[in-house]
Amino acid sequence: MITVENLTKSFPNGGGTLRALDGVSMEVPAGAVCGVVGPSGAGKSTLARCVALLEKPDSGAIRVDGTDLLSLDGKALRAARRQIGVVPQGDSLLRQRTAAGNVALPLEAAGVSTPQRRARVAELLDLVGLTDKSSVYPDQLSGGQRQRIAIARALAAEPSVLLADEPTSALDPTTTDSVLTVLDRARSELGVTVLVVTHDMAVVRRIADDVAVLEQGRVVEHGKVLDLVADPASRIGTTLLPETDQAEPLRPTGGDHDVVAEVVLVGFAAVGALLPEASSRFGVELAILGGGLTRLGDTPVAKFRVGLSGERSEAALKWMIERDAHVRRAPVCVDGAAA
Ligand SMILES: Nc1ncnc2c1ncn2[C@@H]1O[C@H](COP(=O)(O)OP(=O)(O)OP(=O)(O)O)[C@@H](O)[C@H]1O
Repeated sequence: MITVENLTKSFPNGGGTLRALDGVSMEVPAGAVCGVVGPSGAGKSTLARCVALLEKPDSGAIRVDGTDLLSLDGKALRAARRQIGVVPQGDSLLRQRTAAGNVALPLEAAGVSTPQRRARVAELLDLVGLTDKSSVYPDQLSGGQRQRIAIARALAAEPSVLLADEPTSALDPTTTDSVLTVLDRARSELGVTVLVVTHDMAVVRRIADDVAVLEQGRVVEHGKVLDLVADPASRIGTTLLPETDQAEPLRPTGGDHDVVAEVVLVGFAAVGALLPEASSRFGVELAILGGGLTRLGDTPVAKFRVGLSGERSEAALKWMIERDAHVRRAPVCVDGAAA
């Protein structure tokens, strides 16, 4: 588990200072993947570098599995550093070493014996699906393969936390997928807590349990992805959901419909069954006016704009809400028109 409390970090900037982190607090539960997103210059890399102990914050606290990293020095600090695997931004492999040689580096530094080292490198190459590239040099690997080797190297010393800074930048979607599969495997098979800095919402969509949005050195949204998509006020939630369309504002009624609403459904049962069940149970006609389906990690999620027609439309909507559908209605003025 990673806990960051009220972290600040400034850099000299011209004559003055630039606050790269301005009171950042967030938490990543053990074994979760958290995506850190936000515009360029928001402080994402600075946050990751502080957690990786590559940058010293001005104030605040960083705890990994309960240990306060900023209070450590000497041997304890070196031990804490081993708990944190880092996949740096860009190409970071040593070109004169093979794929296996790169993965072995942290094990050599830790003085691990040759037989143990070989066994561990073989396991890691299996984990990232590159056993057949063990003797190949970085120049002969594709960008995605190099990134997977960098992930294997970061995992070599069995860290409890993995930090990856833009691990998929400049990769095509298929290659991105192979890198994300490996990060997901690190969490599911090794139980590693993963913090991924990214511009790419596909990363959040595919592997993030949690997300933190940084803007100008502050956390403006933070939480579980599946909670944020259910919250109409969440900008990141809205970005991750299908668009229900339309320049058209949401109105309480519209066209032939007695009720118009936007409905967010999370999970197999809700996505597959809730709308047809509501329609048949309450004898209402239910028209899909916009929206669609997506998948967040392994969870199907839908957002639809629906029109309900029939006397029991309100009852059908209430029944859906009771079954955890997240429903947004247009505000209604006293005369019944949209506000
Ligand atoms: N070593 C440094 N010296 C001076 N300024 C820095 C340093 N590192 C970062 N900054 C500044 O701090 C701010 C935050 O930078 P940071 O790299 O953390 O943002 P980011 O969100 O990761 O951006 P990007 O997505 O473009 O990588 C930026 O204005 C950047 O120029």
